[in-house]
Amino acid sequence: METDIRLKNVSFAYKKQPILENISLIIPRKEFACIVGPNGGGKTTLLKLILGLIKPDTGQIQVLGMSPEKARNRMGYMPQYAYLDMNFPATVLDVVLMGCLKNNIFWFSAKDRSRAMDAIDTVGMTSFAQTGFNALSGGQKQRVLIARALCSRPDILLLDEPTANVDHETEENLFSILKALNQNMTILVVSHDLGFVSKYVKTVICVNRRLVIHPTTDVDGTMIKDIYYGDLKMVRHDHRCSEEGHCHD
Ligand SMILES: Nc1ncnc2c1ncn2[C@@H]1O[C@H](COP(=O)(O)OP(=O)(O)OP(=O)(O)O)[C@@H](O)[C@H]1O
Repeated sequence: METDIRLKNVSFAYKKQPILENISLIIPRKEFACIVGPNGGGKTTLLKLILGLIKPDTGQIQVLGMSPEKARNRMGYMPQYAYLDMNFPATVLDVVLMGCLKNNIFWFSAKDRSRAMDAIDTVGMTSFAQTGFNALSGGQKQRVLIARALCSRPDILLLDEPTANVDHETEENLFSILKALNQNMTILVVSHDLGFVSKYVKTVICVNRRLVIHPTTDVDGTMIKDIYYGDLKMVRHDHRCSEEGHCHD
């Protein structure tokens, strides 16, 4: 089985504050995994390491067989919605085109525009292409942001809380779009709603400074409680993890 993402003994600290410790992880091609864990557990930090936006203090990361920096243009990233500043007049097409930005140069080819329209179509927003982004509902905005991450036709899609602040029906709709996309790409999604996403994802990655992997069949109320409120060492799991496996004491 081809491996898309490989982390080996990765640790990362902000200043001297340890955030992730000795993380080893293998994500195979066409995986659909959900990263869960408590606030501040290190989920976004893990995505940023995979994207090469920050560098590990120790350990190695490979994405598609190369460094995260080199692989970055083959990854699509949807950051946490709450952190996006969209207070400027931009159409849906403008926002999606930003996903095709190369080296921060605001020039788009006909090919970029056609890819952007394809991405907009994939998320079912074609009739809104010329609508102002700010005029959309929360769920429609999230769909457009997924399209933006898809614009560069990535092999790997990383989404940070793509369904935050949307209702259950919209969430279901967004996850069925992701499920269809998973036919052709590897998807890593951070979500708080583990109970809901477990019916869509194949693997659950629990991050709370350390990391444990579970097949979704293991996901139940006790596990959710343990992840969010308990000590990770209490979580029972059948793990599929690094070549060496992992331990948490
Ligand atoms: N740029 C930064 N400088 C210093 N500390 C940071 C920085 N970014 C994040 N942190 C800290 O790192 C820790 C992990 O943050 P991270 O955003 O990875 O957590 P998370 O699991 O994604 O949390 P949430 O569920 O709240 O989004 C937190 O304690 C946070 O305060």
